[in-house]
Amino acid sequence: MKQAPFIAVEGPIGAGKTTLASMLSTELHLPIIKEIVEENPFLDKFYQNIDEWSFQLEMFFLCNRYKQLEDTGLQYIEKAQPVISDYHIYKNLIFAERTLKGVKLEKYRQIYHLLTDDMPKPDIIIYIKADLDTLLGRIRKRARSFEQEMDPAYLEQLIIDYDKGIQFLAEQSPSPRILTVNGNEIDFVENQAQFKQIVSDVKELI
Ligand SMILES: Nc1ncnc2c1ncn2[C@@H]1O[C@H](COP(=O)(O)OP(=O)(O)OP(=O)(O)O)[C@@H](O)[C@H]1O
Ligand SMILES: Nc1nc(=O)c2ncn([C@H]3C[C@H](O)[C@@H](CO)O3)c2[nH]1
Repeated sequence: MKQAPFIAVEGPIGAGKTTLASMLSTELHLPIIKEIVEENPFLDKFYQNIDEWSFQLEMFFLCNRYKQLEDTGLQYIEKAQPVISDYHIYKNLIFAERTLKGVKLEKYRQIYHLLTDDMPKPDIIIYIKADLDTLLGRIRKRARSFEQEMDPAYLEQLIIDYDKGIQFLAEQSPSPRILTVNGNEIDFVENQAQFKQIVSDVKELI
């Protein structure tokens, strides 16, 4: 290893971020940072009425991820120890740009930049791309109750937003190394050879 990597796994809802990050954490003996889902008091309400609950939800995610990133910096990055996370902090902005409008979006942007601009950023991103049918299938299979009524148009838009967001990150300086995984065709859950190929691709980036 040249330098202790900070790896983030990203992709739209249900792409397999937590699954792949957990598998890589075990395989590569990396500590894992996972986003908080079950204790989120706004997700249920948000999916029932996005306009009404988006600001509370986005702020909740931002505050939680800020705290996790702060801890990650202290526990791993500053000690030059490798770590893998099932999200990139930039996902906050990807979602907020879609769910917020007007003054709230403007205020959110300012708070986002204030909190995160000077925080450590992942130097490796594993981007799982998948199309709408694949994601809807996985969301159905996972069966979280609050996600079952999700508007497919919202998810379809997020797929596009994610492509633009990852492209934006790729253009940053210093630019992260990005490994794109085809989540439609690569079944890293059931197919051991396909998972091993991802492991080998990740090792080349480290
Ligand atoms: N490549 C894959 N092949 C088959 N099943 C998969 C694959 N990736 C994920 N799954 C399944 O899809 C479901 C969603 O995966 P997971 O929870 O890891 O997604 P996520 O991207 O972390 O979701 P979220 O955006 O909600 O945090 C799980 O049931 C998982 O087992
Ligand atoms: N609006 C919004 N903003 C976020 O930053 C965000 N991060 C995750 N999610 C949703 C996707 C899954 O349903 C569920 C678990 O990932 O939470 C988000 N929703």
